[in-house]
Amino acid sequence: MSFVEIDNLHINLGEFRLKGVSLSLDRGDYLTIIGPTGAGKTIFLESIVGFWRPDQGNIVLDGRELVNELPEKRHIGIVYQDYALLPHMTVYQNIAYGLKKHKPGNMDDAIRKMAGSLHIDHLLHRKPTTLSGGEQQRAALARVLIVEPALLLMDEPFSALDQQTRRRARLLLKEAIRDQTTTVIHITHDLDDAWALANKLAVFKDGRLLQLGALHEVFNRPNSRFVAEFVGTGFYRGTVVSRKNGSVAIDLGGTCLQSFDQADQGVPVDVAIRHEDIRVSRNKPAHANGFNVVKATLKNIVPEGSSSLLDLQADAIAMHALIPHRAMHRLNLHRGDDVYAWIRKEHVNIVQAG
Ligand SMILES: Nc1ncnc2c1ncn2[C@@H]1O[C@H](COP(=O)(O)OP(=O)(O)OP(=O)(O)O)[C@@H](O)[C@H]1O
Repeated sequence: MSFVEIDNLHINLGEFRLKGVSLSLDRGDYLTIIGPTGAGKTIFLESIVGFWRPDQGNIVLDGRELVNELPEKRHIGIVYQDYALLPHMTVYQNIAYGLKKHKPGNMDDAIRKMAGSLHIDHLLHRKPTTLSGGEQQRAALARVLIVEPALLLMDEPFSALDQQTRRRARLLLKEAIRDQTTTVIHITHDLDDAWALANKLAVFKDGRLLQLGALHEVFNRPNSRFVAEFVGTGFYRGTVVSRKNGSVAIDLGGTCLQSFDQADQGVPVDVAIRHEDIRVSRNKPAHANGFNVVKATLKNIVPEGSSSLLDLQADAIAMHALIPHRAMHRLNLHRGDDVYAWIRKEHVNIVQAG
């Protein structure tokens, strides 16, 4: 049995329902949950803590059934976006507050060690209202981590922090949980949280879990167009037209791509390609072994962080390529240019056949 087993969880809140969510996690797994607003991510997390009683289904943690257990007996820590520190207590007292209930005795060493690992040891005498957002979030993390929860739940813990503070908070969190083999479920709207912290990713929509898998699996092989669009992966419908030498040729509306994945000739398939796995050049390459090379027109350029998203039209299909600004600058691309898109055969993933 897995460390966390959630089976067919149903919760009916009238206007919103969680519909048969099942998942299992191993000890030490770090799961990030993503999904559009109102998908039920928070309700799901709160049902594990014990705020909502399921109408149906089971939650088992380390072999213990939780559904009938009081929230305070579940040994689960939760960290929110708004920190939830006790304002009349110092940081030290806030951290001690959680620990007192779990491990009475000499707590001072443990508090100072945890504060040190999250770089808030110089703030222990301060009240939460005098701290920056990043400092408050680290204090909130310390308060929860110090009791070494069997399961750590986090609901958008970094969303109020600026990019740089967020990066630092991620690193410190990673460091702080390394020794504890903490199992984590972390809701986020920032895919960088998933890349930096998680080994697993789940996508929720309308009260349902659409996909759960290893991080690279969900990004590279989304199981639906919705998941693909949510994680920034291209999703194309095609038909297998031939098979030879261990690869298949797939016709995507006039554009033919080869893949090392297998499917029968004549079968309709969905194909997933990560936007960053499409390279772009101005000239047709002389040697393109192992690559699919597709002639396309550049329809639009959308700057996105440190990259640009290129809308490419190749015959009947619209593709997206994510190109770092450095490469964009070198290529000197403009809307309307004719370009070549290169895609390695191993980056053409058949995700569904039939
Ligand atoms: N107590 C409640 N009674 C009825 N409906 C509720 C209750 N609490 C939340 N909801 C509804 O349940 C739905 C799911 O809410 P939830 O907070 O889980 O979404 P979410 O996926 O976490 O969204 P976000 O990304 O915006 O935080 C929403 O439509 C919300 O309005």
